[in-house]
Amino acid sequence: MLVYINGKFVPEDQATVSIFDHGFLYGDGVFEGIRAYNGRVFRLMEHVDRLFDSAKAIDLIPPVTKEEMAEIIKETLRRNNLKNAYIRPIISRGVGSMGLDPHRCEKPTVVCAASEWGAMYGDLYEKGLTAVTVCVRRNTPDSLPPNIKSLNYLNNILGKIEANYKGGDEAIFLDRTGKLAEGSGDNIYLVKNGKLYTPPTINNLKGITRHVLLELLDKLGIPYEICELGLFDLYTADEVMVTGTAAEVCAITKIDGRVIGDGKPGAVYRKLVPAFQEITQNEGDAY
Ligand SMILES: Cc1ncc(COP(=O)(O)O)c(CNc2cccc(C(=O)O)c2)c1O
Repeated sequence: MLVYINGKFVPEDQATVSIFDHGFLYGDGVFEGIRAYNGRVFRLMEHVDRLFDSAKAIDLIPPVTKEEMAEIIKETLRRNNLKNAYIRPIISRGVGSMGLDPHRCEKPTVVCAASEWGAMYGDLYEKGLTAVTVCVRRNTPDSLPPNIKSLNYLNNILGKIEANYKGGDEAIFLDRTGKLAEGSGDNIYLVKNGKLYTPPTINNLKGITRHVLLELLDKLGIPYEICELGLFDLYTADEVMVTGTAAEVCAITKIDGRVIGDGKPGAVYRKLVPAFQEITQNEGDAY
């Protein structure tokens, strides 16, 4: 695989960054997770916009324009002859002497890697995921805003570790006030009496797949509401599902031992999945 690093494409076994890169030393940087389907990058500019918003939020000025970043992503796919792929663009603070101050770094590092990626949860799309709520709380908006897709994913990973030990396929985060936030790497939704509910994005990532799902709900005439939700809403839901670029759209059929609805992926989910597949298979920037 060829990897883009600071203006050059190098073979993956030579794809290295300095240990003095503050992305490595302190997690000081931002990234995106993007998919290409059938030779088209899905919602490319939405992802690039969010990458640059994340950079802005940490006062990091990317050394490339948005258009240049989009072209790097497409060129990475072309060089690796990938038609269906997961793409990982990263912009870190760059190399600098040890010490937190970003002023120590002269120039941000830009990386882009891509690889074949199929269905993240395999046959669980049919059966539904088993999820557990975790004690780890999602980052608060006044500490490390969950809207920043930063290289600081330890909050998410701690949740994942807890879910692994508890036997969950996915972790469900609450925030500091006990309100529903999201999964470890995906946004979360519940359905009750034919209406879908999802939390506002103050305590979760502004998911691009979430945005696509809300568009599809409008198109399919399925009512939805963005509102604060809690454990009770989760446990008593008729359906629960998660979305993400990696996860796509996946039902959750058991949470903390409670069977959700009848224990099978529900009617709203079964309407959304084909609609999501249709849009991902036919929309996007060709490269
Ligand atoms: C915390 C979080 N919340 C929601 C999403 C979904 O956002 P999008 O619909 O824009 O993709 C994400 C993104 N999902 C994500 C990011 C990085 C890695 C992995 C992984 O599972 O390996 C998953 C995420 O990391």
